[in-house]
This record gives sequence, structure tokens and C-alpha cells, in this order.
Amino acid sequence: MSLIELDGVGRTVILPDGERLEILRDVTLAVEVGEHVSIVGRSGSGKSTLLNLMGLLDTPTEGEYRLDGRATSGLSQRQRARLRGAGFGFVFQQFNLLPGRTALQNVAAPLLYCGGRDFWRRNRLAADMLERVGLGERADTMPEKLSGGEQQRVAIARSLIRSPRVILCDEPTGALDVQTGTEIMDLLDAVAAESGATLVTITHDTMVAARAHRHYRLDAGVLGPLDPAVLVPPRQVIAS
Ligand SMILES: Nc1ncnc2c1ncn2[C@@H]1O[C@H](COP(=O)(O)OP(=O)(O)OP(=O)(O)O)[C@@H](O)[C@H]1O
Repeated sequence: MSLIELDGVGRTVILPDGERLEILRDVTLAVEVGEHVSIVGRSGSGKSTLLNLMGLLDTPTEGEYRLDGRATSGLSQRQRARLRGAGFGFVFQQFNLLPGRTALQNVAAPLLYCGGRDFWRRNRLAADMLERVGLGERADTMPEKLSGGEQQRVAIARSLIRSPRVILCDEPTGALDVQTGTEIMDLLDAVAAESGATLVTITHDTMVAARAHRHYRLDAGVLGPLDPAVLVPPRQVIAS
């Protein structure tokens, strides 16, 4: 049994003029515990839509999504929200940090609504997470005073704070230069390996994709294998 199983999944929306737009078509994908899978596609190919489905932010209009062998189609909004909060960490291109809150407050934010023990020890957990991503000294700094790479580290610390089983990354290096992007991917790989988390990375960057164990390509909403010849080994580019 796979952790994530998409079985003939589609996502169609009805546009205001009544036209049907098929964003994803017949997507079948299985992701195992601890794997790193990448999905490469051009702008508009449906990457974010696919990631949103996996993260229970959106629902398929066709097919079935099973998480840990359990069908997600019958879940209530409340059950989906609970599973999402406990099971998934998200890392986005634009960091999505709360302005006017310190790095520590940003990292602790997912624990504000979880209740129980973790609510009361949220600041200590957040400080530990910031240490883990190399920003222990910057806990009291506002995001706007941090570099792009540092902001993404804060976002990674925030994504890890509830010990997710899956980290979903949407263009995690898209707003960073190549060197900083490489450091961020090194960090993501390291923290995922340490915690045994599964990593799914969607990107248009074949160098970022090359780091995964398995690679897919999304083309106009259709998922298929990626030709390994297009993958650029990361070290080779840094060295040149
Ligand atoms: N709710 C929606 N209503 C109408 N169109 C949508 C909706 N969601 C997505 N789309 C369209 O579906 C296509 C795929 O969107 P998606 O954001 O998944 O692509 P993407 O591959 O992530 O693109 P990018 O790399 O530019 O972010 C786009 O053409 C987008 O405009």
C-alpha cells in the first residue's frame, strides 16, 4: 500500500461562460513513504492543481485519491482540514510568511490552532525548528529583514513544525538564485531524510527535479514519465 495513490484522477472546472476546462486528466501516481518524487511541467500544465489535490486543498472531479490506503472522497471538510494540518507541510515559491511577525512566530503559527501540549510548547518547538534550518540566531527577526534564502528556511521550518509525513513543495527555488536554490534543496532533502518524510516537488527546473528518486512530467494535465536525458545533475551545473 502506497502513502499517496492517485487513481485516474481528473480535475475539470466549469468556466463562467459555461465552457469545461480539463486541468488534469486521468492522473495515476503512487508515492511511497520516504520517497522524493518530482513533477516537471511548463507554466499552466496543471502542477499547482495536482499539488493542491495531493495536499487536500482541492478535490478531484474524477477518479479517487487514497491516502494511506483510505479513500479521501468521502471525507468532510473538517476531516480533510485535520488530515491536512497533521499530515502535510507546504513550501511555496513565494514563502508566504506572515508580515509583522517574527521568524519564530511564523514557524509557531501552525501550532496556534492545534490545541494540546504542542500549543503550550509552540515557542520552544519553533526555536528548535529554526535551529534545525540554521536560523537559530534569527528567531526574533521580521521576515522582511531576511534574505530570500533565509525566508525560505523559515518557511521550511514552519512546514516541519507538525512533523508532517509529506512535504509538498511548489517551485521551492523559483524565487532564489541557483546557489541559494541548491542550498534550499540540500536542506529539504536533509530534513526529509532525517524525519522520514515523503517529499513531492513540483518544478519547471530540471536541475531541481534531478534530485528526486523518481521523476514525472506533466503536459497539458496529463502525467507521464520524464525522459531522464533532460535532467541536469545539480553538482555539474554548480561546478561549471
Ligand atoms: N479554478 C480555476 N478556474 C479556472 N481555471 C483554472 C482554475 N485553476 C487552474 N486553472 C487553469 O488551469 C491551468 C493549470 O493551472 P495550474 O496553476 O495548476 O498550472 P501550473 O502548472 O501550476 O502553472 P504555473 O507554473 O504557471 O503556476 C491554468 O491554465 C490555470 O489558469
